[in-house]
Amino acid sequence: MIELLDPAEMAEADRLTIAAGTPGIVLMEAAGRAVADVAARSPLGTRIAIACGPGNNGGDGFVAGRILMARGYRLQLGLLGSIAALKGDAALAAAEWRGETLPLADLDFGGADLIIDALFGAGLDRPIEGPAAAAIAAINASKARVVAVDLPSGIHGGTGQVLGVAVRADDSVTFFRPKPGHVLMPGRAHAGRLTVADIGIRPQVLDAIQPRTALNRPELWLPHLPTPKVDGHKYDRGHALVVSGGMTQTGAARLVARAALRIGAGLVTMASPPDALAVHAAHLTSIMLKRMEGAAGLSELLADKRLNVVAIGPGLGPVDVSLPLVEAALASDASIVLDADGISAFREDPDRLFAALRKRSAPVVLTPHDGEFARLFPDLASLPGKLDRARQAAARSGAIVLLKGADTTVAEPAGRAAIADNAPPFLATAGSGDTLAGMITGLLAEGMPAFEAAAAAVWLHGDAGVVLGRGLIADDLADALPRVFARLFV
Ligand SMILES: NC(=O)C1=CN([C@@H]2O[C@H](COP(=O)(O)OP(=O)(O)OC[C@H]3O[C@@H](n4cnc5c(N)ncnc54)[C@H](OP(=O)(O)O)[C@@H]3O)[C@@H](O)[C@H]2O)[C@@H](O)CC1
Ligand SMILES: [K+]
Repeated sequence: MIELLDPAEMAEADRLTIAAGTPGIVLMEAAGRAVADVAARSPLGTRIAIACGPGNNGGDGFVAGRILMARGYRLQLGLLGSIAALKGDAALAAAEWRGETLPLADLDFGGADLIIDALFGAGLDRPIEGPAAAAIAAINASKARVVAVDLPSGIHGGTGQVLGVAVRADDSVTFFRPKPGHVLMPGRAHAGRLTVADIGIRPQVLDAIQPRTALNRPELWLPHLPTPKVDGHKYDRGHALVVSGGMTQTGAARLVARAALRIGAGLVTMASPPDALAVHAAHLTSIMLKRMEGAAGLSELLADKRLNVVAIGPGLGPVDVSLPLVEAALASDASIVLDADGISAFREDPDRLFAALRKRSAPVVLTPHDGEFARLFPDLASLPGKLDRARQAAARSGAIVLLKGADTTVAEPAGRAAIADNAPPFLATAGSGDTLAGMITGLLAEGMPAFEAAAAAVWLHGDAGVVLGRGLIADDLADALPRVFARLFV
């Protein structure tokens, strides 16, 4: 598992390492050397400019400068503030620097081939203004390759948000573990290629820190991915019910159903309003079809306890139709994936949803995009950073919250969260979300724990996008799953 450490957790990792006997300057030396190694992928003769800030991020810059100078690079180093004002390890690192220290404003960014951005890292705590902002504008205007130390300056390590202005880097070199700010947008776009360097912090410090955020990679959920037994039966792999909207909007529910079946549900049944039965009948093959007369009809279907998960929301229709149906689903014992119109149904009264969620024991996964999220959690929508938004929404609602985007974040009420970085831009296409809802549904049907099921579905959905690439449409995504699984289990 790849943990993501926010600035406070990373500071704790440093503190524990130093308390266990490794001096801070030793960590800083290793950090600066790692930066120098990435910079040195550019050949000798490269003109380097190093922009150092007033804290330890700047200290890493001084170390990198010393090492690169010793290797024969031509370089200039500029400092925001004065050497005399540096403290602690940064002061020690600056004392070893034998070159000239220019005022930051005197650095010739335009004449550099490579810029090392060591202005601010984990300690950035307010918007950047003044001379530092001017330096960042000059860095971004230059044609030089940019290597950021720890984080591109201006990106908040915990949220990925830009504080004022931010460096656009080609490479970022971070230490010990990636940070949420490297994965969350727009931080990921600013970070460029990420190198995670070992600077001598032992992974055992994580036992004390207990990080709650991870990169969404298979290691996170693969141990929970159900594997059909040789002597198993389709009834062992769950039975999902997908609730369809009316005659003119049945496609979304079919995308959900097909994805649920493809990913592994034993059986999938489409619950269809009477007027849509003929449309579904003309399309469905391996998916079963049942007639559903309104909310009462849905309750009747769900009296069959073998139906262990309900997917409801995609193409469900306006609130007068959708709200009673969702309430009928919430009153059942089945796990629920609540998406799209099913979420928007509660826009006038989100507390009504939260009250219903509190009464349930089976899990609910909410899968909003930003607009739907703002309908349920208007006060959380403006929080900086998707991670906090998803986490607080999960805590408030008691549901697993999957907040969609290029950096889809899944959070559970107890605080665990996973951020994905594998979705290609082609995945933002009509019906893509319906397929994702179906993938979660299928994994829940198979009995996968809800947080892991949501995280796995996000990754598999993203990888289906990678496999298909440009030209994909949502109809293809579920059918790409066999190839996705083949790649996963090579
Ligand atoms: N700890 C360790 O052992 C190791 C840490 N390492 C490195 O240390 C980095 C963290 O160092 P850090 O904590 O000193 O913070 P850093 O990012 O340099 O910035 C703080 C300085 O900036 C200032 N400042 C903040 N915002 C500002 C703004 N908007 N505009 C202007 N000023 C602003 C703030 O000033 P103040 O708030 O006091 O005015 C303070 O002086 C980390 O990213 C990694 O690179 C590695 O060497 C490995 C070992
Ligand atoms: K930086």
